[in-house]
Amino acid sequence: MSDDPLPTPSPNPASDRTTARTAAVIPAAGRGVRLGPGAPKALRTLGGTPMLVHAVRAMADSRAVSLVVVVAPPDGAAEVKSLLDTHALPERTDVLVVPGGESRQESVKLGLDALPPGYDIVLVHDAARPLVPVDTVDAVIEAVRDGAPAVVPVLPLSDTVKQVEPAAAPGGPEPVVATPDRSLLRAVQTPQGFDRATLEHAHATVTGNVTDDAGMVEQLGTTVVAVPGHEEAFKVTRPLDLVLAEAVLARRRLNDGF
Ligand SMILES: Nc1ccn([C@@H]2O[C@H](COP(=O)(O)OP(=O)(O)OP(=O)(O)O)[C@@H](O)[C@H]2O)c(=O)n1
Ligand SMILES: C[C@](O)(CO)[C@H](O)COP(=O)(O)O
Repeated sequence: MSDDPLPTPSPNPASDRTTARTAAVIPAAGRGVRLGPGAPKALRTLGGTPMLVHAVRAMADSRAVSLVVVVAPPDGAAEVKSLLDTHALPERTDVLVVPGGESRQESVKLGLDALPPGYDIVLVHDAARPLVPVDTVDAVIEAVRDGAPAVVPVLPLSDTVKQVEPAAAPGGPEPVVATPDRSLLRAVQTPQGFDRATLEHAHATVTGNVTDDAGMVEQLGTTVVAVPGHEEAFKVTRPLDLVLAEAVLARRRLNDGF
């Protein structure tokens, strides 16, 4: 963490948050290196539709979300804007597109900087989690409205987890040093939901590589709470995840009758 030049703000009172407007920031500027060569990950298709469009619709499906800020690949904001213009979204949802940065953290910060006043609850949602169900989005918003300054959707782990030390040589065996109690561990998803002042303060203050936004808020000593996530909110990271995502989407379309 850097020297803190700014006082930690008090989160907006929970009473004000019951009626607060909600915006979603979608970091979509990643390359998708682990997915393999091709277009930037957010622009690759799922059921014929770009992953990013699925993610924007997933946020817009929540009646509470009235603005979505998409953080596009740094040189791709114009392309992303015209892509979104050609896909139907609910009329009640405004969409802004801004160019992203070198890291996820930087991209989220650029999205936050573009947020107009008047949105006091902010969701941050990976474009790479295109299939999050609306009930999960609403549960996160509800928990922020109920007074939590930061909320993460989580799942219990299904594998036993080992803590290791680095291998003596690259690719060599890694000594196991501990087996943490898995009943107290959770895998963290998005959307993560925040009182806006809390999230902006974290992004203005915390430096170093933090892999999620709630982790930055934790570093300020602010309480983060977990609510149940959903197995369909998984992140498309590696090629097998794309296979799973196509299957989930096909099942949904079958269930919806088209
Ligand atoms: N400079 C970056 C890096 C990541 N992201 C976004 O952060 C989310 C989660 O990141 P991840 O799944 O790790 O995506 P990539 O960084 O694209 O993946 P990889 O590490 O495999 O390249 C994605 O929606 C991604 O587009 C971003 O907006 N800006
Ligand atoms: C934010 C996140 O999706 C929560 O699980 C995750 O930390 C992103 O990490 P990545 O390394 O950028 O995939």
